[in-house]
Amino acid sequence: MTTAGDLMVIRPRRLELPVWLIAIGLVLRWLWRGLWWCLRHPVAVVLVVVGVSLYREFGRAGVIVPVVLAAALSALWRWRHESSWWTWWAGPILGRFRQLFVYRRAWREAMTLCDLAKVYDHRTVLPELLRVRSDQALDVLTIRMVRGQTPEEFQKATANLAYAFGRRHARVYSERPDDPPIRSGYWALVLGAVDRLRFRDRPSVVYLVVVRTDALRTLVDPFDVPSVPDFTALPLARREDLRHWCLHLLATHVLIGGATRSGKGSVLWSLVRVLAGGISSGLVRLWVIDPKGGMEFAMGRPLFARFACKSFEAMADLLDEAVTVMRERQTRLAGAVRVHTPTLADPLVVVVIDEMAALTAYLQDVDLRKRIAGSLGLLLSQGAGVGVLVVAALQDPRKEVLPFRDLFPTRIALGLTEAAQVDLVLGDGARNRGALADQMPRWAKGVGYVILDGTPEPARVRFSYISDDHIRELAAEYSAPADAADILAQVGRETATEPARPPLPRQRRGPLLPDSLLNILDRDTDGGEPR
Ligand SMILES: Nc1ncnc2c1ncn2[C@@H]1O[C@H](COP(=O)(O)OP(=O)(O)OP(=O)(O)O)[C@@H](O)[C@H]1O
Repeated sequence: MTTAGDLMVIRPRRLELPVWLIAIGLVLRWLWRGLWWCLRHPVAVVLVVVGVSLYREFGRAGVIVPVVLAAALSALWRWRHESSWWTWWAGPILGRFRQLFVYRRAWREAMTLCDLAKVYDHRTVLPELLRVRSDQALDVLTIRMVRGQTPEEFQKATANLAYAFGRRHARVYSERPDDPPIRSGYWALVLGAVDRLRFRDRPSVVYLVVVRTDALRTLVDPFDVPSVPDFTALPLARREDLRHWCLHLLATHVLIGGATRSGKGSVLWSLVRVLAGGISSGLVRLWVIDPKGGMEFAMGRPLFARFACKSFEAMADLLDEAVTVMRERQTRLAGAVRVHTPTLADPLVVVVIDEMAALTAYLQDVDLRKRIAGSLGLLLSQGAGVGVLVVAALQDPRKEVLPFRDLFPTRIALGLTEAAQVDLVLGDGARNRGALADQMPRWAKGVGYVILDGTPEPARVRFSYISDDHIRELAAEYSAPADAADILAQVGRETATEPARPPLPRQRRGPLLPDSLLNILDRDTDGGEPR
C-alpha cells in the first residue's frame, strides 16, 4: 500500500543561462523575424529601399514625383481597364490595408465574442487570419481554423462575424469562393500549374466573405437579350461580387419560393427576357399557366406558345399535353441521346407556372387536382432529360402544399416569412450555411438566395427588374412564331422501328444437380455412353 511518505516530488532541473547568452538569443530571434518579414513582403521592402535611395539622391522631389506619377498611371489604368486594375492593383493594396487596420485590430475580440476562440492547455487559441483580398464590393478573408474546428462552426456564426466587423452581410465558404481562371495560350501550362497550387484543397482553411459594399441595394437593369440563348448560362441576376448569376436551364426544373410581394415575378420575367431570342426564332416554346387570372402574365401573351389563365380545366389540359409531348420525345429519343438538345424541329418546352399551390393544394375540384398532380409528377420526374421543363413559383413551400418539392433540382429562395421555410425551399441546412431568406429587409424585392454550381454554400443575388414597359417592348419585338402552339402536331411522328436482334442462346433447363450425377441419369437405359 502506498502512503503519503512514499510519494516523491520530481522537479526538472532549472537551466541557468548567463544573461549575455539570453541577450544574444533575443537579438538573433528578432533578426530572424525581421528577415522573415522582409522575405514575405518583398514589394514593401523594394518600395522602402527605392524610396529611401531616391530621397537621399534627390531630396523631397525624389519621393513626391514618383508618387504623383504612380497616382496618374493608376487613374489611367482604372479608366482604361477597371477589372484588371482591381485585380492587380487596387484589390491587393486595399486588402492589405484592411487586413492591418480593420480585421487585425478587431480580430481577438471578434473571434472571442463570436465563440470561435478555443482554450487549450490554459491558453486561448484563435483562428489565424492569413490573408485579405478585396475587390469592388467584397473582402475575402482566408482563415486558418483552430485544430478540431469545422467550417460549420464559422457558418453558424456568419451573421455575428458580419456585424463584428461592422457589416450587415457575410458568407462562409469551406472552399475558395472563386473558380480557377481558364488559361489559354503560350503560358497556359505554367499558369495552369500555378493555379493548381493556388486552388489546391486546404481543409484547415475557411474563407469568410464580408460584403463591404452591398451591390444588391440598387436596382438591377434588365440584361441584354441574346439572339441565341445559352441554355447552360442564362444571366438572370447580379451577385454580391458584381458578377452575373447565370441559370443552367438545360435538363433541370426550377422552383422559386417567396412570400407575397417578394419579387417572384421578376425572376420569371428575367428568365422570359433572356429566352426571348429563342422564343422568336422558335428554339424555345413557353407554355404559361397563370392561375391568378392573367394578372402577372397576360401582358406578355404574344411571347407564349400556350397560355392558360382562367379555367383550371384548360390548365390541366395544358399539362396533359406537355406530358404527351414528353412521351413522344421519350419514344423517339430513347437510345439516341441522353439529354435533349433544343433545335428548331425539337424546341425546348418550358412550362411556367405562377403560384403553383393554386393547382396542387387550393383547387377545390378533387378530380381535377388529382389529374394535375399526376401530370406534374410525370413532368417533374421524367421531363427534364427530354427538354420539357417546369419553372414554378409558389409562396408556401410546405409538403402539403407542394408534394413534389424534392423533384426540383434548381431552387431559388426569395424573401420568406419563416426560418423553417428556407430549408424547405433550398434544402436541409441551407439556412445554417447562410441563406437568411427569412430576414430580408423591406427594400430587398427580387433579392434571393441560390445555390451555386459546385458549392454547397448559398449565394445572395438580386434579379433584374423588368417593368411593364419592358414586358410590352419584349412582347412586341420577340413574339412567338405563328405556329408555336402547334408542337402537338409533331406528336404521332413515326417512331424508330425496333432494331432486329439475334436470338439469345438457349439455356439448358433441368434440375440443379452436379454434372457427375447428371451423366449417370443421362446414360441410355441400355447402359450406353453418356450423352
Ligand atoms: N428585381 C426587383 N427589383 C426591384 N423591385 C422589384 C423587383 N422585383 C419585384 N420588385 C417590386 O416588388 C413588388 C412585388 O413584386 P412582384 O409582384 O413581382 O412580387 P411577387 O412575389 O410576384 O408577388 P405576388 O406573390 O403577389 O405575385 C413590385 O412592386 C415590384 O415592383
